[in-house]
Amino acid sequence: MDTAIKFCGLTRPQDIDAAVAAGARYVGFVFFPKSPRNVSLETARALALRVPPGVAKVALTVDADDAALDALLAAVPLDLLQLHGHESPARVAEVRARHGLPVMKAVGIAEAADLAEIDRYQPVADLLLIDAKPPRGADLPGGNGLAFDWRLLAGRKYWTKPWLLAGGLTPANVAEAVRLTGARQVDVSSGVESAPGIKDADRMAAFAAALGGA
Ligand SMILES: O=C(O)c1ccccc1NCC(=O)[C@H](O)[C@H](O)COP(=O)(O)O
Repeated sequence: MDTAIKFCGLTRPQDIDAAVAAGARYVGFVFFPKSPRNVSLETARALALRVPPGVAKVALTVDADDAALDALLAAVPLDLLQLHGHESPARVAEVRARHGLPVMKAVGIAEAADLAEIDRYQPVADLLLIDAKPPRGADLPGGNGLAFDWRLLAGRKYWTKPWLLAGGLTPANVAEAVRLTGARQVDVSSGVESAPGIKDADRMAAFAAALGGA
């Protein structure tokens, strides 16, 4: 079975084209002002309209309130909301019910004890993004190019919700990450960039090729 790819933090039309050419299943737009990948609603709308059917358009937000989500959904055609902050399970359920889109909750992993977070969110999220926990004091809650110990996920086949592996993935390591974790879906941002916020089409193609894709 093919490994599905989410390219996150796309900022330019050519990034969409490169993601689609590489066989992306998802493309992600970051709405977090401190991020080098942050996009305005206007830019995100233009990018989203360029995405062909069959590729899911994901909005990544961090502890966004309902007013911000209302504005986002009014402006940008989207398929999925990714919650990448400290949203509680109750807030995930609320966002899902109020805004009518499937929700992916990011969970940060640094050690075995963190895996319990996955169990907390499974009942309420449609998908889970299992990412590296950001270092203490980091400016960004994700997109830091850091991997966690993938062996923590080895043999864990009991999760009931679809999940994506994220954190420090690159063309050079993604095949090994998939082998160790059994991930069927992966998410990458900085590992396919030439500079923060600037995606590199060759690296995106190499990432897909490393998984046996386009
Ligand atoms: O990418 C960002 O700038 C970002 C900002 C704020 C919250 C989350 C962010 N990224 C989350 C993602 O979905 C990344 O793709 C994921 O953390 C993996 O990033 P990387 O290790 O750079 O591949």
